[in-house]
Order: sequence, then structure tokens, then C-alpha cells
Amino acid sequence: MLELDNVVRRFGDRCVVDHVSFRVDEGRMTGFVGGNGAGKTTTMRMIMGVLALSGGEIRWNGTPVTAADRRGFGYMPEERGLYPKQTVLGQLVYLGRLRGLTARAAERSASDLIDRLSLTEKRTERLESLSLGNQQRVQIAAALIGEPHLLVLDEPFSGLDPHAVDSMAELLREHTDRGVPVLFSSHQLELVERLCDDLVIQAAGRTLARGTADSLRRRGRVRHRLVTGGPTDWVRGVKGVDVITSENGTALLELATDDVADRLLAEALRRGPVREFAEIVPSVADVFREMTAA
Ligand SMILES: Nc1ncnc2c1ncn2[C@@H]1O[C@H](COP(=O)(O)OP(=O)(O)OP(=O)(O)O)[C@@H](O)[C@H]1O
Repeated sequence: MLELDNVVRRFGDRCVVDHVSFRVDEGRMTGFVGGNGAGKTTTMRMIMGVLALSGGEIRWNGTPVTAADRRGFGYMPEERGLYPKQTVLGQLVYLGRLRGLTARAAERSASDLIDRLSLTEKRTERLESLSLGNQQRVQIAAALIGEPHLLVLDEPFSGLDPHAVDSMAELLREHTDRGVPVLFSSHQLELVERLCDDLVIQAAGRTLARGTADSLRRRGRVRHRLVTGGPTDWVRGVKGVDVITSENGTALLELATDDVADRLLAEALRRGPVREFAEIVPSVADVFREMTAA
């Protein structure tokens, strides 16, 4: 388990990571989300020891993380940095060897990842000759080779086509199924909602919220949609109803209390047919927008 305990990073007198605490538990896929400049990359760099902490502590399985622990972590940095002149296979085998695999195991593991990420035909090509999306796939393989104990991935899904997103998601899920904790940052909130067990929402260096997607959705404002056979303007007169929109027989509403729903529905039925009356639970993207707009 990876634990961040009041982690701080300052650049001069600017505090860009401000007492951040969260955990990435065994076998959990944890999404790290936040607007541009929220401090995600800086936090990941501190986890990997690329940047020093200005305060706080990072622990791996209960004790302060060491350089030896970090050699067992798979990392996909923001500044992608592989060797442009090396071949795809050569590069991955080299990284596998650095992570302690035998030549044979490194070759097997590299070939497996190359196939899984649909790079089979590119295996002997130099990295610089690949498209950006394919270079990104090699970066993913580079983070995954050598059976890492933890994965720290900075925007691993950016620039991938939908097939590559699916392959990547499947590979990550296999890691969590084996108990590996996975932390990844992303701006693709629908994807994060679909894939993640836990989320950490970051804004301006601080953690605004963390928890399961469900627990975060419950923090958002629940709305109701009413669809009738006729106009819905009358809803504006119902006590406890806040009308977000009302047009063409469809109204989007926020209700002050649960009993308002009963009264509203009774009134709608009295006026004519009701085609739909449904509770709309917000998505993680809605909650994120609400939280970060404040
Ligand atoms: N080496 C540095 N020196 C000074 N300021 C820095 C340095 N690295 C990062 N920062 C600042 O720290 C803040 C957080 O940056 P960071 O890259 O961690 O954000 P992020 O959440 O990853 O953003 P994005 O989603 O845009 O990648 C930014 O304001 C950035 O300008």
C-alpha cells in the first residue's frame, strides 16, 4: 500500500502541493484528477523520488519509501523519455533487464506486452519512426515490464485510440487483480469513472475529495427529470422546487426534500400524462465540475 501523509512541495515561496494525504490500496485502481496545474505531476514525481518533498512523508507498506522500493515501481512520466534510436523490442528488453529480469524473461515479457498492445509489426522499428500513439503504447509497456509492485502513471491514456484504451485498461485491471496498487492521472473523467475503484480530486495543490466513485457521486446534487405530455411551466409554482430548465415538456429540477417529489408527481399526474419522472444521480464529471467551480 502506498500512503501519502501531509506531503508538501514548494517551489520558492509557491506551495504547489499543499499537505496532500491519500492512499493507494492493494488491488485498487486509483484515479488522480484535477485541473491543469493542480499538482498531480509534482505529486507523482515525489512518489517516484524524482523530486524531493518539502514536507510530509510517503510510505510504502507502512515504512518510508526507499530507493530500493522505487526500483520495483513502474512509472510512466509526463516527459515520456525513451530512447528514440532504439527498437521497440530492444528498449523494452533493456528496461526489463534493469528491473532485474533475466535476458530470457525480459524478452518473453517484452514480446508479450508488444503483442498485447498491438505493436507486433513494429517490434523491430525504432521508436522515433512510430506514430505518437504507438510511442505512447511503448511507454505503457515500459512502465509495465518487470512485474512492478506499484504503478504510477501520468496521463497514460492521453493520445490513445479507443482500442488502445481498452487494451491498456485490461492490462491495468490484470495488475490490480494480482494485488498491485495503481495510481494514474487523467483528464478523461468518464474513463476515470468507468475504470477506477477510488478517486482523488485535486485542485490548486490541495485534495478536495477522495473516495470511491459512488461516495463522490453521492456528494453531488441529485436532480430530477420530469417529462410530461404538455407544458411543464407550472412546476415553477411548486414549493420546494428549483427549476434548472423547463422546455418542450421536459423539466430538470432540484427538489428541496424527498416529500416534494411525491407532491410534484401527484400534481403532474393530475394535469395529464407523465412520460418520465426520474432521479438523476450526478456523474463523477458533474461532481468534479461542481467542486472545482467553487
Ligand atoms: N520545477 C518547477 N518549478 C517551478 N514551478 C513548478 C515546477 N514544476 C511544476 N511547477 C508548478 O507547479 C504547479 C503544479 O504543476 P503540475 O505539473 O504538478 O500540475 P498537474 O496537476 O500535473 O497539471 P496538468 O494537468 O496541467 O499536467 C504548476 O503551477 C507548475 O507551474
